[in-house]
Amino acid sequence: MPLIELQDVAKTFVVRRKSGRLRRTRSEVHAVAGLSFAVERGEMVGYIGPNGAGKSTTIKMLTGILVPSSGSLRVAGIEPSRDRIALARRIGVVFGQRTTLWWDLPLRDSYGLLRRIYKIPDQRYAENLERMVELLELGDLLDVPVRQLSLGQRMRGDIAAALLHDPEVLYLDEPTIGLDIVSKARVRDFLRELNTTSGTTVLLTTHDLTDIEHLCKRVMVIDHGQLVYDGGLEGLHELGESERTLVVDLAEPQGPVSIEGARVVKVDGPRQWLAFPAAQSAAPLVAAVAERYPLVDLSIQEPAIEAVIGRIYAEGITRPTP
Ligand SMILES: Nc1ncnc2c1ncn2[C@@H]1O[C@H](COP(=O)(O)OP(=O)(O)OP(=O)(O)O)[C@@H](O)[C@H]1O
Repeated sequence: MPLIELQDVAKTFVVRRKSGRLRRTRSEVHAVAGLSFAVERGEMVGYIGPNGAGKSTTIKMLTGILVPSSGSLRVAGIEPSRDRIALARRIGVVFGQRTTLWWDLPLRDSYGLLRRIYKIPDQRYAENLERMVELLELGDLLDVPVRQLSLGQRMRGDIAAALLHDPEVLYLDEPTIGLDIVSKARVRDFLRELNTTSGTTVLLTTHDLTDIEHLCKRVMVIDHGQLVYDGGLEGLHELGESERTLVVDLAEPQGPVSIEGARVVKVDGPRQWLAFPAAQSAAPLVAAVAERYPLVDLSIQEPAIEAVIGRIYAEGITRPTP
């Protein structure tokens, strides 16, 4: 049985706005509209989409904060909105934009409170805390009040807090937002380690696609409340019709070369950039250039995932998901 399962889930908000002195108009926002997917135990899945796509609404339904308007939804066999307390013991949540820790308390005291809230047995608590302190390098920070922590330190503190009770599922909402490169790498390394060694299932929402590239084999893209893609990152390149670039250095500067299956997008002295479909092999192009032109050197640039996703968002490309 999948650990997370949604079937035809919808969430509609009713919005009432003033339109005149006494009149109010009523409109509906279909934040999530017929969403179905399943996540198996141990998977680490990226959940992405443009602003307002319905990501937070999905996560809120998965934690039981919001009740779906229709459809069925189960996490670890529990219907979230019916049994939030039982579910809370099985899931961990990290919101990058706000902390779940007590602002004026040192981390150690916040953890002590969580231990009581979740009724974590002594030995398990001690073991988990030790592991978190080691992996997230929290040793020197345990006695510092949360408000004095840097953003990266606070995020590590929040991640530890979400995991002290050994949840089976971890929802991460923008866990690397605002972090510097080193802190981002630290958080990503930890998540990878957690997923491999503890088998924790992770659903990761982020606008930083590098997070997804580093961590997730599977990515789900949501737009206008519907799933527009569910699969590997490679498939996204196909869907976004992305291009790779063959960069050739010729012996001398010359006008744009003419090669079938590629188009010259830039010329700079003897260097030329040839774009071709990402799914196509570069070998025939290289052979064709070498045969007809004095080729000195070459390299291939992979498409930036940002560009691919940007195109998918902008053009609203939809394809039925398998
Ligand atoms: N409580 C609410 N009342 C009315 N509309 C809402 C409410 N919460 C969300 N919405 C609307 O539902 C849609 C989906 O919002 P949601 O916050 O789920 O998007 P998101 O994908 O998380 O966006 P972002 O990347 O900006 O966080 C938006 O149009 C939003 O304005």
